[in-house]
Amino acid sequence: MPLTEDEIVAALLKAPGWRRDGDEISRTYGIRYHGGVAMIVHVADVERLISHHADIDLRWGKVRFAITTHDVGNKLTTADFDLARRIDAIAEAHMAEPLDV
Ligand SMILES: C[C@H](O)[C@H](O)[C@H]1CNC2=NC(N)=NC(=O)C2=N1
Repeated sequence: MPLTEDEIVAALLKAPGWRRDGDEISRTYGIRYHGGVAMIVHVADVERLISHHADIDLRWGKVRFAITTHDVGNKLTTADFDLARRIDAIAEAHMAEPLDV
């Protein structure tokens, strides 16, 4: 079920650091390239457990995670914000640095 606009606004308040662009949320972390690879593997393990997957963009020195729910026509759902919270925890464990972008 897609979230309503009010529900999205409330969910964003509980996901500081995540930016919203329409029906997608994203966050970029600074991390060395190989550390980014390790972090992505860790995120992918969790994604497999919860059946929800981010679009991941690894660059030199940074990695960006973008999340939306494809199954409901690329809209934001609670699953997106749940994954965002899990990615934040993994990022912290990998000492990735949240970036303002
Ligand atoms: C069957 C399976 O749960 C789905 O296809 C999942 C897999 N991962 C997914 N990830 C995301 N981000 N959106 C989805 O709609 C989605 N669907």
